[in-house]
Amino acid sequence: MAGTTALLMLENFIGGKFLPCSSYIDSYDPSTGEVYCQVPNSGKEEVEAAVEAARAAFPGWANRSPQERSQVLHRLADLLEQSLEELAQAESKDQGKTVALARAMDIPRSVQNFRFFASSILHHTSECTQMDHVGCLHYTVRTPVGIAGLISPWNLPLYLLTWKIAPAIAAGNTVIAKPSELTSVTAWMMCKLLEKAGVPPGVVNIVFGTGPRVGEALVSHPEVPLISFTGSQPTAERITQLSAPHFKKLCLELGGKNPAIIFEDANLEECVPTTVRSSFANQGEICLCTSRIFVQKRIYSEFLKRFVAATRMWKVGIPSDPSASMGALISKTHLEKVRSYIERARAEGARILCGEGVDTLSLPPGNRGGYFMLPTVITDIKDESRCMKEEIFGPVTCVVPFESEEEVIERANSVKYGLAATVWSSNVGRVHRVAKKLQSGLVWTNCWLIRELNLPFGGMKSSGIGREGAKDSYNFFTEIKTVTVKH
Ligand SMILES: NC(=O)C1=CN([C@@H]2O[C@H](COP(=O)(O)OP(=O)(O)OC[C@H]3O[C@@H](n4cnc5c(N)ncnc54)[C@H](O)[C@@H]3O)[C@@H](O)[C@H]2O)C=CC1
Ligand SMILES: N/C(=C\C=C\C(=O)O)C(=O)O
Repeated sequence: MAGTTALLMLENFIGGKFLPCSSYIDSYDPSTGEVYCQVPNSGKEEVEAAVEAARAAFPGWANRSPQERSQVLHRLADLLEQSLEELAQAESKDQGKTVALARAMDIPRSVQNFRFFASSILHHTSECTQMDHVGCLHYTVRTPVGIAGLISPWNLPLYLLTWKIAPAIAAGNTVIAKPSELTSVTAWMMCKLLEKAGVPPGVVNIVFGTGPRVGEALVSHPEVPLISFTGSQPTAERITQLSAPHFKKLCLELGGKNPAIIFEDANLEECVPTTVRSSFANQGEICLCTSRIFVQKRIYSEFLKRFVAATRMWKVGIPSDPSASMGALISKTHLEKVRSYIERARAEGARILCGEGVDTLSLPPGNRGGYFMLPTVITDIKDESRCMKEEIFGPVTCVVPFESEEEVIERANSVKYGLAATVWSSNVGRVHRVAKKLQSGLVWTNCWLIRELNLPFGGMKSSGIGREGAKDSYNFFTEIKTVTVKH
């Protein structure tokens, strides 16, 4: 329990005002396992109030010029940047990640999301075609859709929430956002900056609470015509079912079972540290993290030796430790789920080379109730194992050998997901050939997580539908109309 320290109490943000809720949910500090915050347990009533506020604000906001909206987004980015340290500390406490990662990645990227869409909204053009033989000119116009429902997960809380809010409001929509009930604090902190940034009341509304209660109320609301969701596949299925009767526009960014393919001509000096990072960054809790590593036979033993040694250097520590590469996992339930995959692999006869059950994790006494585990490398595992098929979403990765290019492409593609792959080779022709054949919305070659926000982001197969990015988010958050003028 939190002892005598007062709990942080969050409130919903609706129509420009912070409003209390009639009930609250406990929120835990993953690094101690103690309750430190109370999150509103919102439901239909709060969604109804948010819809009213968003509806009232829509005409005024939609009628502003892109330049005016852009200025507001820039001001919000500046204010977030001025609060960077405070936000990074809060994100780390709420999510379990290291402060260093929140400071270097989560909060700067949240700032960048607003700056990026503040700029990109100024540069869209529409199509026009002539039909001189019938005296007609055709062109397209785009208009904001209305009230956007935005649902985000717990792994990159402010980063992924702002990746949705920024393009939605830049395009002239008003929004109702629902962050994960596990990580609501930085969204609430951002609400405190909205008025100063010049965001009119009702343009951004945030309702906190659980998926089944407030999430479903939002998804089912007839006046919310589009839903942008990042999270798990089962939740995406539920959202699809609930929104089907209303024919809502959906953008679903889901999980992955991402392969790294390492050919014998890969530069291991770069490949090994990057693959450690791609497997274990943010405790492996990024949908883009590598969880199946295929290594060409000739370099398999060498790679494995170097990879395990580098993984052992990936320090797990309390989130404030500047030398730690990894903090705590999000929750006790999640930690148990991740561990259960390792147990299953062991029972199937796989070998655990380092990490859970092999090495010892030492933590300060105050953090022994936290949700920590060591990064774990598994080998001698079959492609059919659940560890090689299902998204674990934790610091666990499997390493297996392969012989040929054709074989590895088939094996990499043999899962239901298709989000992000990495390919390591110094043969340019092979890199292009393999990238083209992989069933994956994103392919990084000889690198990982270098993001170009202009280009489409999203997955194939069960990794989702739709794409996010400059043009893709603009298209999603607007309706298109074709106008024909007879002259
Ligand atoms: N970006 C990704 O790919 C993510 C994948 N996951 C995967 O999902 C697993 C479970 O994590 P969860 O937190 O349970 O993910 P989740 O998909 O349940 O949660 C994501 C968001 O959806 C909301 N939500 C949940 N049920 C809902 C419903 N019925 N209607 C509307 N909104 C709903 C949650 O409150 C949260 O804001 C993880 O272990 C991981 O494998 C989780 C988070 C992010
Ligand atoms: N969507 C996720 C990560 C996105 C990263 C990016 O846009 O750079 C996720 O982990 O769910």
